[in-house]
Amino acid sequence: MGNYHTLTQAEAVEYARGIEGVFPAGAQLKSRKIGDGNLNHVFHISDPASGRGLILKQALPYVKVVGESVPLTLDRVRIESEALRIQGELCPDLTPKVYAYKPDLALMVMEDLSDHIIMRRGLMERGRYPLFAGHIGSFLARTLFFTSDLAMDLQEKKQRVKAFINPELCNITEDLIFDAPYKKSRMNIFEPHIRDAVERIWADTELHLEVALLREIFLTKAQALLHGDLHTDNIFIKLDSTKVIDPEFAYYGPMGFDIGTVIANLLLNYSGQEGWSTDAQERTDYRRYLLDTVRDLWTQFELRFRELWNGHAADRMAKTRGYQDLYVARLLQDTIGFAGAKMVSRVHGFIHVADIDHIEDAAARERAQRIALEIGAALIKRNRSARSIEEVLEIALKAVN
Ligand SMILES: Nc1ncnc2c1ncn2[C@@H]1O[C@H](COP(=O)(O)OP(=O)(O)O)[C@@H](O)[C@H]1O
Ligand SMILES: CSC[C@H]1O[C@H](OP(=O)(O)O)[C@H](O)[C@@H]1O
Repeated sequence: MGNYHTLTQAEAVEYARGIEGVFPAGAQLKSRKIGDGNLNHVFHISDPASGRGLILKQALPYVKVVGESVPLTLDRVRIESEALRIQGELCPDLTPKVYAYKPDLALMVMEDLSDHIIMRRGLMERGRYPLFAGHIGSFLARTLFFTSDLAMDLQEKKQRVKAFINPELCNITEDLIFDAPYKKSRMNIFEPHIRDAVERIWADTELHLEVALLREIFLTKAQALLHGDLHTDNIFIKLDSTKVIDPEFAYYGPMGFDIGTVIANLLLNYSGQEGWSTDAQERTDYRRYLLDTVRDLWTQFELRFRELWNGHAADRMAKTRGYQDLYVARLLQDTIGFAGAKMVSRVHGFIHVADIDHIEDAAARERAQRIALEIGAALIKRNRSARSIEEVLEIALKAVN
């Protein structure tokens, strides 16, 4: 990485200009730094005259939201660009095109998706996306199935596991999702009004056992190449299109972690509805939409995953009678547990979600935080006995009634 330095805006513009076939010769390019991610520098380079744009993403050698005191590997750009390449081959319509990857600068250049909006914002504005469940169900089914032992040559899969060893980013997840939220820690950030609920979580040994088991699955189950961070800030959306970005946390892990992360973020928005409308009917309607999306997402995922299994499984053992049903049943359980763990961590952990934190009214914000903690903890406790996605909906409904 001898050549590495953080790009200036002017360098970003010149680098973008060099990408062939995007900007007309002599274009007056503009550069804007996008600051909403936690880890990296992102430049939006655009030509107002032609309406064309590009995104340059450069990793910093440390965690941006914390600062230089917490170093972080630049290798994450290799992981991200390689994961995007694989996901792009499997789901070309659901991923951004990658135009260049420059390892010496820890830099990636990709398609500008500014005609979409970040899904978290879309949900906070109570947008409805009828194609989303099918799109994300398909993304999950294809990326998880085709990178698993079910579909790959077993030796090639092991090589993939090796290429995607991502210890430093996995360590962030291990600490922030599976550890700090369950103990008194400097990594936890929360408002005093929910201290009683947080202390109950710190003292809940039944919950801790389930989290320890989920953490073990996260640490050891090299089932498929995960996106690794599939929250709604990493999904761009518009009515007829869904794009998944930012797989820098990609590694070989349990499929349920990706599915659970999407569900958790829908349910965090569900909890946040407490603050977004004073009209009870409006809240109920939007919550209904979110729960329908949770159900549809799982149903669409399961349908496609089973179709892929029946049509494309390469592993001889995959045809063993009863195996598919047990595999999918355990996958649902993992999904539900991980969804709960993600929810809990985003309420009083180090990183929160705008769906809840941006609620202005303190009493409504507190209600939303308590709802999210209640749903999250209940999902974690239910994980090993869950049989149906309907149980998630029942838990979510109970928390607001
Ligand atoms: N392909 C893209 N098109 C348009 N905007 C993008 C694109 N990729 C990232 N962004 C913008 O940059 C922000 C940060 O990008 P992200 O990849 O999530 O960075 P980080 O890894 O630091 O979280 C996104 O929230 C979005 O606003
Ligand atoms: C200290 S990083 C915390 C948090 O940030 C990542 O999100 P993103 O890269 O999409 O901004 C990831 O969710 C980590 O848990």
